[in-house]
Amino acid sequence: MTAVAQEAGAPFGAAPPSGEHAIVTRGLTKRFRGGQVAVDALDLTVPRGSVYGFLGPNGSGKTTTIRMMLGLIAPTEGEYSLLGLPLPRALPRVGAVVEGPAFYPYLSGEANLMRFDAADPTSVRATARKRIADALDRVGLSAAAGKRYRNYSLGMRQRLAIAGALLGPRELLILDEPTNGLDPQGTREVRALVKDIAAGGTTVFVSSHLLAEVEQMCTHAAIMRTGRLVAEGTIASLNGGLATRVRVETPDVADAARVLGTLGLADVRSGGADVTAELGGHAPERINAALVGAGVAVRGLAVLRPSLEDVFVGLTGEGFDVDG
Ligand SMILES: Nc1ncnc2c1ncn2[C@@H]1O[C@H](COP(=O)(O)OP(=O)(O)OP(=O)(O)O)[C@@H](O)[C@H]1O
Repeated sequence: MTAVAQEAGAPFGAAPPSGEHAIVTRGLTKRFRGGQVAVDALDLTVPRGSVYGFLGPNGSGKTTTIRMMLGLIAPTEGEYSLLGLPLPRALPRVGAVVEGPAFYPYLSGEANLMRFDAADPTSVRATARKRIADALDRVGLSAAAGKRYRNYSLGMRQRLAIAGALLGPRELLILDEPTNGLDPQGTREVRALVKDIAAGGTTVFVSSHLLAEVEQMCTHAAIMRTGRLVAEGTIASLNGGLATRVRVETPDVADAARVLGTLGLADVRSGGADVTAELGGHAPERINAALVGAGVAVRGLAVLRPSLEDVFVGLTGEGFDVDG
């Protein structure tokens, strides 16, 4: 875990005017020595109150973006604001977990948070115990507060890291791949915690390379590819750009296609053992009744809702390769 600190000499983001946005970046760019452009003219707009999924395959620039937002590395170009403020003023209201947590295995969760809090020059000593108890409660670790860190499960370790980011009142929480490396149980715990924190009014900006995770957990998403923004919006609007389709599995492909056409479904496509078409406003049960009524042997009928993966493939013409 990296404490949020201003890198010496890093330029503070200018602040594009924004009270209603938790994060705004404009033209944010990072070119590393050697010329590699890790983040390329990124324009993000993160509404307050959202759970905003920052989605992209490995190496697409997510961590670099987050590190710039937190002042851990300096942008090459561009500007940004957090909570409508330039960086140093915003930081006390922002919690973050970037990189793996560095906790002492032989200390309890509570003792680790005491040390962590003591390392923050802005924190108020007199309130430390109460703030730590509150943070442990918020992440569901009150009962395990006195247990040694090395005996924590993976999910508990990540929840402790998040508690470390919640030691003061936060309006924005930034999490870099918080479920990475977790087992299924830990993943469920962290996803539930993110939703819970967001329900309390904190905006959560969370990076992930998992499409399904972002679809389940987030209200909004940005999709990155090789340092560039491919799409941004609410999950519904991103998915809404693509049509929901119906697929009929049948040996009577030609007849099924004819019936779908007669019903007025658009973009009817026949395969070897199925027919698909845009569902439009049609009710699947009526489509089924019409097919059966016309003597088509229906082996299966499915409604195919577009996923973020379909959005990514549609926009880039490539598969979403998490190793890429
Ligand atoms: N300090 C650095 N010097 C040079 N190149 C870097 C540096 N840090 C990152 N990169 C490169 O920038 C690109 C983006 O990396 P970044 O870590 O931001 O991606 P990511 O989307 O967070 O992926 P991952 O989840 O794998 O960390 C990669 O090609 C990476 O190799």
